[in-house]
Amino acid sequence: MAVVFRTCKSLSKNAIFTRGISSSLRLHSQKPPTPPEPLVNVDVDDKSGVAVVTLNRPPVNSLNTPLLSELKNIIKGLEDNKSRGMILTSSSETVFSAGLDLMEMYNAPKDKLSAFWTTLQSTWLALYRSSFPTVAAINGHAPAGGCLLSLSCEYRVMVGPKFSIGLNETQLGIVAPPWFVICMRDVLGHRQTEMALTSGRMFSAPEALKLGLIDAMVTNKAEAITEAQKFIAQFAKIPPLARKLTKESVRQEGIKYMEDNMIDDLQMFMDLVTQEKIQKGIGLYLASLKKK
Ligand SMILES: CCCCC/C=C\C/C=C\CC/C=C/CC(=O)SCCNC(=O)CCNC(=O)[C@H](O)C(C)(C)COP(=O)(O)OP(=O)(O)OC[C@H]1O[C@@H](n2cnc3c(N)ncnc32)[C@H](O)[C@@H]1OP(=O)(O)O
Repeated sequence: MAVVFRTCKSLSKNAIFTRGISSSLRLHSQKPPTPPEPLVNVDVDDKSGVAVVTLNRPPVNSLNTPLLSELKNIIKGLEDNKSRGMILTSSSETVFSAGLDLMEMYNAPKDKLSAFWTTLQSTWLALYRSSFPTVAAINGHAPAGGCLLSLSCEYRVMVGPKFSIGLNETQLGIVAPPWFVICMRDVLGHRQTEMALTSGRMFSAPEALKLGLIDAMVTNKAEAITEAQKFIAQFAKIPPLARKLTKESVRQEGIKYMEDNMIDDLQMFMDLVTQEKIQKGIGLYLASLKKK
């Protein structure tokens, strides 16, 4: 496996000022500080051209603006490099992604809230319409936004039986936007989507497999990656342009919705999430998570 590009910026300073006993400023040279871990890692297999993209924001890969931005840049980089496929997974052993970072939506200034949502929209669109085959190797819990990322891929392999997946927004008192609904309907059909979304139900991996919310269940991450590679290998002989145009055609409802409604969708989000009772609900939910 070769690392093609990293999205972290290395720190250039290799000296710091410290205040001594006499309060004078002295310069001490020291080793360059270790650069921060990237929020998303990408490794491309030289032979197959398939990228493993790993969400890496401990403890639960909650999706904040910087992570989403890195993910979007990576997807764009893969597009530019005519990638043969992408496997999305997590560096955590128990959580694929806890969904949107609730801290981004709680008591946030309007400009930050708006930047967060528009970054989510564009990252989702880049993933959903990507020209290359995409597989989610779901190696942990995948509630809400974690489920959305999985549904936006073409194939889902999940480690089971103990992890769960679903769009649980209604349980939090929030509403899954229309493009979340389209993603689930793409996979489950109208009836099952209505049942799942109105109840905000989370499904265990075996339940998700039975329903068709995931395509395969395996027992560990290595197996999930192998299954994902097998899925992508099927396309080796399919002309990439024909595949890309067909995928766009099948997914045109979601693509068109986002292209035509970005601003209205942002407005709906801002109107809903800034309501006092929604803010109160998010605050209580966050407190309950921290109390666990
Ligand atoms: C028709 C008109 C429609 C209009 C609609 C328009 C707009 C819609 C408006 C809004 C829609 C917004 C959509 C939101 C989708 C989302 O993704 S919301 C996020 C939902 N996520 C969840 O419910 C998951 C919550 N987390 C968990 O269940 C668990 O954490 C876990 C994932 C199962 C993992 O459990 P584990 O025991 O391993 O970890 P902890 O629970 O102890 O968590 C560790 C640490 O992390 C914090 N945390 C967890 N999840 C989040 C999160 N999503 N955001 C921020 N922080 C999170 C947790 O609080 C702990 O913190 P610590 O105690 O400080 O360490």
